[in-house]
Amino acid sequence: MLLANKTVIVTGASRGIGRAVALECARQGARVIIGHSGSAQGRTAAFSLMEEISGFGSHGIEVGSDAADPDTGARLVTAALDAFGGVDVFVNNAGICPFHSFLDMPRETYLRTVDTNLNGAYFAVQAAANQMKKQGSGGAIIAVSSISALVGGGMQTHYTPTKAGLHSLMQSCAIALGPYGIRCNTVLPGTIATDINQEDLADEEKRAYMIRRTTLGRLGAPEDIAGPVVFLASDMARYVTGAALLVDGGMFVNLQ
Ligand SMILES: NC(=O)C1=CN([C@@H]2O[C@H](COP(=O)(O)OP(=O)(O)OC[C@H]3O[C@@H](n4cnc5c(N)ncnc54)[C@H](OP(=O)(O)O)[C@@H]3O)[C@@H](O)[C@H]2O)C=CC1
Ligand SMILES: C[C@H](O)[C@@H]1OC(=O)[C@H](O)[C@@H]1O
Repeated sequence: MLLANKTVIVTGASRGIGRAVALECARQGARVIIGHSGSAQGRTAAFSLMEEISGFGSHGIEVGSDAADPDTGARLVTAALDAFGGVDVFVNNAGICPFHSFLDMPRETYLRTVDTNLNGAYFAVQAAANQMKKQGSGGAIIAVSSISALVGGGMQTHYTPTKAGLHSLMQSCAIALGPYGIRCNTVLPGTIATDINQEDLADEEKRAYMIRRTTLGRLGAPEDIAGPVVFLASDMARYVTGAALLVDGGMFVNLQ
């Protein structure tokens, strides 16, 4: 097992990519802190994930706390300490993408997106890193960024800068935290069918276009992202830091 006896925090683990990541970490032997928004729906989903995880002999603890809140990272770390005695891996995954046009972007939508996807993440990574430094045995931090860190989206002008920001944060943290043996990497998913884009991809033309953009001929599934995250979290990637792994079914390179 790649993550035996490790404690992993995954934000946004109640659904979609985060859920698949949390499950695969647990399958690989890790104890998991399941972050979610704290909504009734998030809590119910997190409890069902806890059950699924205990079903194959591992442990999961749910923590509901708004990713936009700068104190959420500390709450997650405290939960990991209380339940499992430390933190070995932090996966920053929680995020939102309320599609909207640029010229009339509501200020509130912009600010909420940046606070949820980037500002909260900054403080959460900081809280996890300080705990890892205190433990003195290194660690791994992985940010779930996006192909959108590299390319634009006309309805995502508030979103793509947060994904570029996460990618850049991991690069700088790889420098800041290398001396403590803490590795920092980014995973950049392409288009993965989850709740975040269910409405957008309900448009058959758009869906077909996004599939055509891949070279593998399909949208991604949350499980497609879990393996790459576990790899980066594990000792298999012990000399990998400051790296960015595009997991997009060939979407980015597919120009002509
Ligand atoms: N799907 C895709 O095509 C791609 C997704 N990504 C990124 O992957 C990440 C996960 O997305 P995906 O799984 O698709 O999305 P989902 O909408 O399926 O899941 C989002 C997760 O984030 C949590 N979340 C949302 N808002 C908050 C908040 N304010 N505080 C705490 N938790 C919150 C949700 O919790 P709750 O259940 O409580 O609401 C849920 O667990 C995001 O960062 C997204 O940008 C990147 C590239 C492509
Ligand atoms: C929500 C989008 O469909 C999804 O998120 C991203 O980061 C990419 O832009 C994907 O297409």
